[in-house]
Formats: sequence, C-alpha cells, structure tokens
Amino acid sequence: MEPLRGHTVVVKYGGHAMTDDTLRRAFAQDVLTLRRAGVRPVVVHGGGPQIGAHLDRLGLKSSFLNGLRVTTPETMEVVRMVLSGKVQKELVGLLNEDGPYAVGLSGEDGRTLTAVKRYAEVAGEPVDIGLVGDVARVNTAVVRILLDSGHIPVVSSVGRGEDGQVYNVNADTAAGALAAALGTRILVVLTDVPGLYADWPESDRIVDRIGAGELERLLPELNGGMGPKMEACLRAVRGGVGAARVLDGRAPHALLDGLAGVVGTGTTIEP
Ligand SMILES: Nc1ncnc2c1ncn2[C@@H]1O[C@H](COP(=O)(O)OP(=O)(O)O)[C@@H](O)[C@H]1O
Ligand SMILES: CC(=O)N[C@@H](CCC(=O)OP(=O)(O)O)C(=O)O
Repeated sequence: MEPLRGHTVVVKYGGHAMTDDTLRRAFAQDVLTLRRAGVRPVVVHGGGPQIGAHLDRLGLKSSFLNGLRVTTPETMEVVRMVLSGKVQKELVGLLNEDGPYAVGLSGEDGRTLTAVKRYAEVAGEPVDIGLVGDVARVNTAVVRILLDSGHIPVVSSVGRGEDGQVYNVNADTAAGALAAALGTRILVVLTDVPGLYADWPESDRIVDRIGAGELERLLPELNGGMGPKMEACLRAVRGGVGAARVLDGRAPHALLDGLAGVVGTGTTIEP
C-alpha cells in the first residue's frame, strides 16, 4: 500500500456486495488495514437490494429505468431511512468494532451532496422518474475534516436540492462525484460482477482496461446498473481522478487485492 500512503481513496461499496456477513467483515477489515497503512479511505455505500427488500415488506413495487430507481415521495422516505439509517449504521458499526474510526454522514449532512433532479432517457426523450437526483455540487469540507482527524467517512447517497427536496442519488454517481471533488488518485467500485463484460449478456469476457474515449462511445449501449456505474467512473476520470477500478465485491478482500494489483482483477478505467 506504500504508493497510496497519504492519499485519499474513495471506495464505492455496492449493496449486492454487502449481502453476506463474511464479506462485510472482510470489507471492513480491508478498510481498516488501509487506514493503518496511512491511506485515507472514504466509503460511499449503496443499498439497492436492501431498499428493495424494505419496499417489498411494505407492499411497494421497485422499478428501474436506465439503472435508476423510479422514486416517488413514498419511496424516497424508504430510501432515506434504509440508506442513512440502516445500511450506513450497520457498516459504521462493523468499522468501529476495534476503535472509534468510522463516522456516518448522509449527502445531506454539511451539504456534502447538492442534488438536482435527474431524468431518465428513452429513445432520446427525457422521462420523469421522480425524486432521482444527479450531483450538482460537492462540498468536501466535512469529509476533509474527518479524514484529517484520522476518521473514516462513510457516506450515503442521499442529497438535498436547492429546491429543498431530498433526492435519491445513485451511489455510483455519488462516489464518482465525491472522488472527483476530492481529487483522489483512485476510485474503487465494488460490485457483484467480475468487472465490465464486453458484449454482455452475449459474452462473459471481462474488459481489462478501457480509456475514457472508448468508454464514452460504449456508454449508450450499457444497461442495468452498469450504465450509472460506468458513467460515474467516466465522470471521475474526466474530473481528475487518476483511475477507476471496478472489482468483484463477492470475493473476500477484493478491495486489498484490487489495490495491490493482483492480476486479472476487475476493469480499470483510465483517463
Ligand atoms: N456490460 C456489463 N458488464 C457487467 N455487468 C453488467 C453489464 N451490463 C449490465 N450489467 C449488470 O449490472 C449489474 C451491476 O450493477 P448494480 O446491480 O447496480 O450493482 P451494485 O449494487 O454493485 O451497484 C450486474 O450485476 C449486471 O447484472
Ligand atoms: C437513483 C437510484 O437508483 N438510487 C439507488 C441508491 C442506492 C444504490 O445505488 O445502491 P447500489 O449501489 O447497491 O445499487 C437505489 O434507489 O437503489
């Protein structure tokens, strides 16, 4: 970890990669190992499956367009509660088993994420998907204070708009925007696939490396959750982040292995 000592690393921890207790513990150990090695980790977490399970319990349906959850005011209440109240607190608890390191904050706190309404796009036409937000502005003040005092910021992807609305921001989008605002050397995205599949679902060949220009051309063809994920990686590297790496979060210690450059792990997005 020597090359990363003193550097900030944003880690996006996807909801699908946190469904298993052993994996969650391995992830927490990896983040703590980074901190001990003098790296400054920031965790941005998702929780899509956990939101879905809670909506199910309430008898509410989940629907997605362009990989984004259609968010009614009722859904937004659940999103905010599950991300900032449940998923985040569980993660903070795990990271704090050995010491008082992790501090949870929502994108609303300290105006970390200012959101603006985002539309989906179908056949080139904008489609209203409710209270879904894009990141209009990032205020890194609180995150930097926490990093400077040796803490691990754990951020949920809920943002507030200048219109006073609370918005559901895709967690990849939030992580990419935060990484760019912090000017990190690397953005790591842990998910539930080994990386970006070329010609998915026809092929399961993983793209090892891809440059920003090629990714931009590919973006309109991507579907499901990979769309917002790759868009976030692209925005991060275009915004000054050195590289983004998408790793298989289902493998224990994927974070440390990925950063150590274990061969064959994931997809690297380069500027
Ligand atoms: N080209 C592709 N390569 C890899 N995964 C893809 C691709 N296109 C769509 N996907 C889907 O994207 C999913 C990952 O995104 P998502 O479900 O949002 O995960 P996370 O919860 O980690 O953010 C994969 O499980 C896969 O089903
Ligand atoms: C707008 C939108 O889609 N928001 C996401 C936020 C959580 C998320 O992104 O979680 P994952 O990283 O686990 O997918 C949602 O409601 O599911």
